Amino acid sequence: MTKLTKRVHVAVGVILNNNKQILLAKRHGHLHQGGKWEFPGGKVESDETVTQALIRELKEEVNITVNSSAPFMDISHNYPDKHVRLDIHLVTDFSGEAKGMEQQQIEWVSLQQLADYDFPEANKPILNRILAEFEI
Ligand SMILES: Nc1nc2c([nH]c(=O)n2[C@H]2C[C@H](O)[C@@H](COP(=O)(O)OP(=O)(O)OP(=O)(O)O)O2)c(=O)[nH]1
Ligand SMILES: [Mg+2]
Repeated sequence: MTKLTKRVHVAVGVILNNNKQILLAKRHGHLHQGGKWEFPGGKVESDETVTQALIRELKEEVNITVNSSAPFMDISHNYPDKHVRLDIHLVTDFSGEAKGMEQQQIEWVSLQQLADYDFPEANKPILNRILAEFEI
């Protein structure tokens, strides 16, 4: 019997504030990659663009209103149980105070501290790129 692996297209925001901190959220334990820290975001629905999904998800998850965003990285990663395409966007122009709208833990983390957090495997290249791009 053939088993079709679940595939998801995810809009992901690397939200950078004026203090050079990045917003992280902790995934709830019962979710895929639960307990790990992530950049906020979620699945792109069939009727929306990646930008629309990014705006919707960041508002829903962390109360951030995106004013503009720029493509940062596009990563496809195969977990044993799920294939993800992470469409990562850099968000420096936003408003609103970050809040964990789904009772998840959130933190503004300095570039120096970023490497101390436990991220999903797919995030390794994102981390490297952030550290290279914003030099620390
Ligand atoms: N938002 C986000 N998702 C990530 C990151 N890294 C990473 O591997 N992912 C994966 C975890 C999930 O499989 C998927 C995100 O989709 P989601 O937030 O809508 O996932 P979910 O767990 O609610 O999924 P589901 O059960 O509803 O299918 O992408 C990241 O940095 N941010
Ligand atoms: Mg999500």
